[in-house]
Amino acid sequence: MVTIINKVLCILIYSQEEAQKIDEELFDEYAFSVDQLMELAGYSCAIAISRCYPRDLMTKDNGAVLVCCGPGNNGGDGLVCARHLKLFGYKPSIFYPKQPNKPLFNNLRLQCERMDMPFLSFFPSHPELITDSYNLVIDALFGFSFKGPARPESAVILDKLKAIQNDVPICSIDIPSGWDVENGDPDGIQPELLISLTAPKLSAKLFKGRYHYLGGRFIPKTLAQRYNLNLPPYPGTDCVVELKTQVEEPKES
Ligand SMILES: NC(=O)C1=CN([C@@H]2O[C@H](COP(=O)(O)OP(=O)(O)OC[C@H]3O[C@@H](n4cnc5c(N)ncnc54)[C@H](O)[C@@H]3O)[C@@H](O)[C@H]2O)[C@H](O)CC1
Ligand SMILES: [K+]
Repeated sequence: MVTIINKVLCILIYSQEEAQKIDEELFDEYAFSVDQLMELAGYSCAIAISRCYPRDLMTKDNGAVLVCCGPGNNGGDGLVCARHLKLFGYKPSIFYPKQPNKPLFNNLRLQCERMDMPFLSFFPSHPELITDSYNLVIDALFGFSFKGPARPESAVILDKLKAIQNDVPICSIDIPSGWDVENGDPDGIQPELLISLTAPKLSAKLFKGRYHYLGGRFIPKTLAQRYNLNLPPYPGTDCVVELKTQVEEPKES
């Protein structure tokens, strides 16, 4: 385990296995359903994005943003986030190449379709098609269950994101996609905003972007205590908190 110093307190950050265990416990012991937590996770991402990239300051095409969604729950967070961004006045388009045929994901997709969000059939072929059209790219391709290396069809998309990241900010949900959950990837995508959900994962110590937020304010106190999740206080009723991070090297324990 490693600590992140958040000015006033240390936040423990977690291995892939620990993150998955907390996730399982939320479902099995605390009786949450995936869609409940996904709604809160995706909503908190939309809030963090609107804080960092206010709609009113966006210059391209009525607040156009591209949301890239993967096949797992990270992709589901992306669809929820897109829906809330739309309600906040942004103009999301969605790239969702691998859609699981499950009621949860079918419903999330349908909600977005009914709210007039276009789904792209192909990832834009030229970088300019992204940089000219979108103010922001939201990366909801992979989260804490990713095991590298990326399979070829995903590697192509990640390479395309890397090609535009200096021209359009990337915002990653939970983990920069393609990064090893614990060891990161110095050659991988480098988002400008990272929204860690529940608690930062080990690779967050390698995040060099501009903004790091914690979201997903749904952890019961007893669970936080059992895992020693020394979560920072969320201000008031906010569902996100910005982490001003300095990172400490792993300690022997
Ligand atoms: N407790 C919480 O914090 C919550 C977090 N949520 C979000 O859920 C993801 C984790 O979701 P999960 O479904 O377990 O997995 P992923 O989305 O990370 O991806 C699985 C998906 O990816 C494919 N895959 C894995 N490795 C590769 C690879 N090398 N190449 C290509 N494809 C790969 C795999 O086959 C699966 O299809 C967490 O990060 C949060 O964002 C929940 O929303 C709620 C609670
Ligand atoms: K991601």
